[in-house]
Amino acid sequence: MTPSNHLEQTFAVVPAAGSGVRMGLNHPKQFHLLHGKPILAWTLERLLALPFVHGIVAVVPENAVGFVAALASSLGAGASVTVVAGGARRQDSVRAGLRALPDTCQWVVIHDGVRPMASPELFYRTYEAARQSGAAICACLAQDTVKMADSGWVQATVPRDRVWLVQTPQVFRRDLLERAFHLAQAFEWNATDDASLVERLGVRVAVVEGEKFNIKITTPEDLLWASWYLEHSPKDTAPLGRQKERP
Ligand SMILES: Nc1ccn([C@@H]2O[C@H](COP(=O)(O)OP(=O)(O)OP(=O)(O)O)[C@@H](O)[C@H]2O)c(=O)n1
Ligand SMILES: C[C@](O)(CO)[C@H](O)COP(=O)(O)O
Repeated sequence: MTPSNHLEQTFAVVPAAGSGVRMGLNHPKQFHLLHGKPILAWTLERLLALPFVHGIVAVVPENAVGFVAALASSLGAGASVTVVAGGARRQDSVRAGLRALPDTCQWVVIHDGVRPMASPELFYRTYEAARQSGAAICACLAQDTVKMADSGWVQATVPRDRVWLVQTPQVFRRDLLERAFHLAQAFEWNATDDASLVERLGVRVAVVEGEKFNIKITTPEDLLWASWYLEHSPKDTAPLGRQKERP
């Protein structure tokens, strides 16, 4: 690690403390095995291979902290991954992750623990956009016709050329993110993603192109896609990739 990296360190916060109700398994979906490896391990490997990420805070259910610490060690990343307990909402878990960041961290990559298929290019693209503007997300433009409906009846057709389906990674300057989460706590803002809170500060959030395969594994059908993709996608995420030279 070079001295300049000490000045501009980037950490990833990985919310993985959900219970996976929509998946309907008897264990949290982030620990479900795909090709013999927990989904969360696939995701951590992607992040560990990014040269610009200096460390990871994994936020997990309280009773899984020890298990995930051991999992990180088994990936050869025990020293790079800090494991903390999450909260009731995703937002609470991210907040717990932010509290565990070291003082040296200035940029934060937030990535769902159950999005194991994000490519390195997607992380770079989102990170680069954030470094320009302070905040960036990735998203896919809606391809189907978009309608609003209520009680089984169409209410309106929404012009889809401005409808973006948002994913993670989402990348932020740490101070912006902390201010957003501080105000969210003070004013009881609820949000399904992190950028929504930063937007409420009046900060402009850049959008870069997401990836169709970067799904959030949510329901049992998603496991089929993920299983196929993880078997067939390029093996470019060596767990010890962190040892590569950083930019
Ligand atoms: N209290 C929570 C809820 C969610 N998450 C994490 O946020 C990501 C996206 O959430 P989601 O897919 O909704 O996961 P779950 O909350 O587990 O799913 P469900 O809503 O079906 O229970 C997941 O990695 C999940 O573990 C979290 O860290 N803490
Ligand atoms: C952050 C997110 O993955 C962006 O699409 C999504 O909003 C998480 O939502 P969930 O309700 O926690 O699944």
